[in-house]
Amino acid sequence: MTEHLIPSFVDGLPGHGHGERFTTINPATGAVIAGVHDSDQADVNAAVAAAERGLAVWSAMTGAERGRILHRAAQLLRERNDELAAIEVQDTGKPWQEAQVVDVASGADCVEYFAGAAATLAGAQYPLKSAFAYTRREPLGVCVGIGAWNYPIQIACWKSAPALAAGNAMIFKPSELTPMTAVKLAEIYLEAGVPAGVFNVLQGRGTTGALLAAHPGVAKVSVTGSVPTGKRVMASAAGTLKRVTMELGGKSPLIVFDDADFEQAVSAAMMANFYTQGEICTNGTRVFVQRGIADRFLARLKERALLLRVGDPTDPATEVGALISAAHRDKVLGYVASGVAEGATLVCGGTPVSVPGCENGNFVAPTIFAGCTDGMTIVQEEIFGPVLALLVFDDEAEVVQRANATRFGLAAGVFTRDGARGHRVAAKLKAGICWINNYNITPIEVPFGGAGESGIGHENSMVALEHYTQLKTVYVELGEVACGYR
Ligand SMILES: NC(=O)C1=CN([C@@H]2O[C@H](COP(=O)(O)OP(=O)(O)OC[C@H]3O[C@@H](n4cnc5c(N)ncnc54)[C@H](O)[C@@H]3O)[C@@H](O)[C@H]2O)C=CC1
Ligand SMILES: O=Cc1ccc(S(=O)(=O)O)cc1
Repeated sequence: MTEHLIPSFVDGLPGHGHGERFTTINPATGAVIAGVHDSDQADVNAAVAAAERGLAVWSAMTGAERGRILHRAAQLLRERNDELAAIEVQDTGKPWQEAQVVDVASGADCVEYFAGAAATLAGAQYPLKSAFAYTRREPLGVCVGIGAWNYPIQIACWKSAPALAAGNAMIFKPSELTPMTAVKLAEIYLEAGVPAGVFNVLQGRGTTGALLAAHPGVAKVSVTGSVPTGKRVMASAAGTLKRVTMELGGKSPLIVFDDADFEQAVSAAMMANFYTQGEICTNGTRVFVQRGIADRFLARLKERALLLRVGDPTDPATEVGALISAAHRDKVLGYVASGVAEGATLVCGGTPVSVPGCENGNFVAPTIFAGCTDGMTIVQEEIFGPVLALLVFDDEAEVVQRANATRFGLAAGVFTRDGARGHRVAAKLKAGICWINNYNITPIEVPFGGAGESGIGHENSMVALEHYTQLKTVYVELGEVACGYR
């Protein structure tokens, strides 16, 4: 029997890498989905060469021409929503009820947004004495995108759409744990009219990512991943002074003051910890609740967490799916054990769940810890699973200081009916994005990126488009060269 392989996609054609073979596994069943090959140095060189050829054609088009093609790609993504969402469920273990409405749709929103933005790229003009100057916003060249496994197609779109809109070519390396939908995106771009070589997918593990980040033909690397990976990528990229965008980890605070809309704040804490099994970088995993409402808040949180349906991700009723891998499940359960050992109170969850029909899946019950203190490992480290740590605070100055006591700085949330306090606290929090009276809302129009060790640069919005261009200044003399020499 011919083995099923998830291919790379270079120069408009599928084909597999020449490095080691590994497998991709369905997190909900433990079944092998397909084989995948690492891409080696020769594969990386070939992809860079293809991207350079694609770049020559693509960057010569006007923004409006590129935008028209990208609009078609967004439309194709929407038409294929359910097919792509089903692949994403199989690859990530996330619930169908999420994938069907978020993953592909948010990717399409992004492609559509940058399709519209492509024609708006422009420089500025500077009148001078007997001269003028103008700037051109030019593409960077061949850009590399490296993805994480939690939102595979969304991440591929968040990186490729602004890159392509600005006239760059891209080589995208999806996470080795979720290799499937990036190839579908490559097919869609091609079908929409993006020339061969402009968007390429190279499969592989971290070694392939490292080869891409170090390649001298690459102008920029944008990575979504953990902080240690981000640091390694920056070190590789420094060799040829590549631009970098880093979307990294977090341990974000969600602060609930006693005047907040109580039920809304509980809903936000649920969404900020249990959506996508807790595998979201911006999650508000440190839930600070003001003392006066803390007991009631915890009771309601527990009541609602116990109602969550953990189950087969393909079942439309399932609200909490499987963690990405057995190793990750064990890591999450290890954090639960450390929380207990360090004296936190396990309020609910914290155990593996056996799901009928998915007995080999990596399910963990939604977990709430109370009685947490700031120094505990579960309060300091990113767990990336369904584990909420509840912390009690007394006043505003104290909670701001405690919320900021982390080397991360990705996101934060504030719940209060006092508008002035909401803005005051948001201004003081170390975070790239801060939500007042909501959480984890990421419209394509607004910049998304982290502070501190959570990242460098931004995705989404017009800011991302600028990150994929470089300014060239052109000075135009209208008079004579002032030359005092004989
Ligand atoms: N800020 C953001 O937007 C997001 C951040 N994340 C973060 O990602 C992490 C979870 O995702 P993972 O895939 O486990 O992260 P990871 O850091 O293990 O891997 C991310 C990607 O980097 C690649 N990679 C690994 N080593 C590399 C190297 N030396 N050079 C180049 N590429 C390399 C991997 O193959 C993968 O494609 C969490 O820390 C999470 O917070 C996840 C989603 C969004
Ligand atoms: O991991 C980062 C991340 C993932 C998803 C979303 S959203 O659900 O599309 O808003 C935001 C950030």
